[in-house]
Amino acid sequence: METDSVRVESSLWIGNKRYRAFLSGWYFSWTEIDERNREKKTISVPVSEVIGVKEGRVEIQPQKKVEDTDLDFTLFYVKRNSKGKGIRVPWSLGRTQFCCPSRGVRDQWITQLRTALKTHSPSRPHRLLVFINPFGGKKRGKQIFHSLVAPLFELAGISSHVVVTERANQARDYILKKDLTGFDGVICVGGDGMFSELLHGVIGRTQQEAGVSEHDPTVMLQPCDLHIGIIPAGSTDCVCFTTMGINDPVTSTLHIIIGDSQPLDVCSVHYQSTLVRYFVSMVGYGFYGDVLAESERHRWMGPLRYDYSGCMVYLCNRSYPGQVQSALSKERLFPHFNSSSSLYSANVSQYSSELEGEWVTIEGRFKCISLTCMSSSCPRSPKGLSPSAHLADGTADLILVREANPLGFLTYLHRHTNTQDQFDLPFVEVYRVKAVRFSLPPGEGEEEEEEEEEEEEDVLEDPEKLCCSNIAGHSQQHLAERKERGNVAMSRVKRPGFVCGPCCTKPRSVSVWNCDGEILPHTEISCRVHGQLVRLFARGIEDSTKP
Ligand SMILES: CCCCCCCCCCCCC/C=C/[C@@H](O)[C@H](CO)NC(=O)CCCCCCCCCCCCCCC
Ligand SMILES: Nc1ncnc2c1ncn2[C@@H]1O[C@H](COP(=O)(O)OP(=O)(O)OP(=O)(O)O)[C@@H](O)[C@H]1O
Ligand SMILES: [Ca+2]
Repeated sequence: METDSVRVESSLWIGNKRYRAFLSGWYFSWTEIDERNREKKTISVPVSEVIGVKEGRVEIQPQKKVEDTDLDFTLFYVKRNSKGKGIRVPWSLGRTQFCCPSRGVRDQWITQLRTALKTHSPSRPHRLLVFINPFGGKKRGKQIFHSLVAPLFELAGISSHVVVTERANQARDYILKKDLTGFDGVICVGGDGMFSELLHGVIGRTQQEAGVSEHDPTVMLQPCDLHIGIIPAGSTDCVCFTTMGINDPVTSTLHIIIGDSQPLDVCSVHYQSTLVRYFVSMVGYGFYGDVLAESERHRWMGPLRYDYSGCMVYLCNRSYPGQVQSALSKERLFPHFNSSSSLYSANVSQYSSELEGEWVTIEGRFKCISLTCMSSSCPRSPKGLSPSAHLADGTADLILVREANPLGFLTYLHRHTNTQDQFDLPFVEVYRVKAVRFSLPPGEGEEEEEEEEEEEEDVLEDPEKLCCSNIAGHSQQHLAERKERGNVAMSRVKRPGFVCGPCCTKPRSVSVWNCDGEILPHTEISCRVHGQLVRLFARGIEDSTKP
């Protein structure tokens, strides 16, 4: 075996074929040598993508098997597969067993490869805190972790502390309150709701430690160092799909092991001067709010609840009045600025020193209003709500879908699932923004609504006052459900959040906000993008043309 400070080289065997193996700089490569000493195909693995080097002949899939021989070592690394269900190639665990001419050469290879790994991959995590939601998606979180993720962590020498959650918000509270010394990252095994718990925990903890008030809508939040990883096991897995291009537990695990780091924009939502929530994917009013409110009543359907509720809400064909004010970042995506529109300048001083671009007000009736910090793609919509939105550019895309006929709106929805441009429709406008404020028309304002609270109590006692009371058999059941919900985020939502399905005959003038899959308790909200506030164990979407 030849070694100098930059290159290690020797002959090795894989099965009965001879190879010339090199470790040089960032790559470990092996080239087949035929009987006439001619070089044939070379395989190269970047050291940064090596998962582990083990003595002997080792297998970990489908079951762990170790044959401890003197001359062999097994290399595990990232392998790009040829096809998968996402918009990029999935990763799997590659494995090659090398046979050396002597035990000394074998031990040298193992030492050199492990040293290279330490030198060239300094940002890999060593200890992780893992939260599993046993009830997310198809309820396979625990199985996914133990069968697919844990064996890879063990192979890579990562130790993990696992918490299987017993209640909602347990993961968030754990991160906010417990000692996190020694952890290099937090991982969720679940869907977007579980990710959101980790997001709130990590941001909240970082601001507590930095003494920053999260409620101040003008404050510069402290960027978070603790990385978040997502093992997809939910219904939509939108954050995972958008940041990885696929929702595949093994691909996610391999990105975590090699310590990839992807910064992510986060948007804060405020009601007056109180922080309501953060989101990374979408806050949506109108259609997406109504779909979520309806789907909460059908949780038992699992992931299918969104399709069922989507159809129901589509059939209701609602639109809502509202006023959107926004600080634009000089970029209107569609249609372009020179076309006619109902924009007028508004004099808004708040944030204006920090946010360049003018504040404008847009009024109208909308089928839906969505604000998305990232493209928000998911298996249902592989290019997402706003295909060109960036993960970490400090802006969000504001999509306004004005009142349209049912066929027009169906065309808009359907274009999320194909290659046609969903923005190239006369009732759709898109702006790239840094902050947004939403208000209801005069007379519908939230403060006025608060004054009506007593009146609302009366309505709960008197079914005749409900919009669906004219339909026999519905009102009592709906009333009971509303009362039962108690004080979940829904309690403040009352009129708007209560979607009765297509049985409703009266149009309602207020919808609810869907904030990364949670219903917000307020309607008149303001949102602000915080560029690159958190970091994920991810690397954006890899070019699938270069497997
Ligand atoms: C004709 C086919 C139309 C298909 C239209 C597909 C549009 C899909 C757009 C997906 C946008 C995903 C946005 C991401 C949101 C996540 O942060 C959030 C948290 O997980 N998920 C949801 O709120 C969950 C919300 C999920 C919303 C799903 C909406 C499904 C609509 C189905 C409408 C069918 C109408 C058919 C009429 C006959
Ligand atoms: N042990 C638990 N019991 C009840 N709820 C839980 C528990 N652990 C977590 N949760 C909550 O369950 C909600 C949904 O979970 P999760 O996001 O994992 O799955 P999902 O809703 O199926 O997927 P998606 O969010 O992708 O649609 C989260 O908001 C989370 O707060
Ligand atoms: Ca962005």
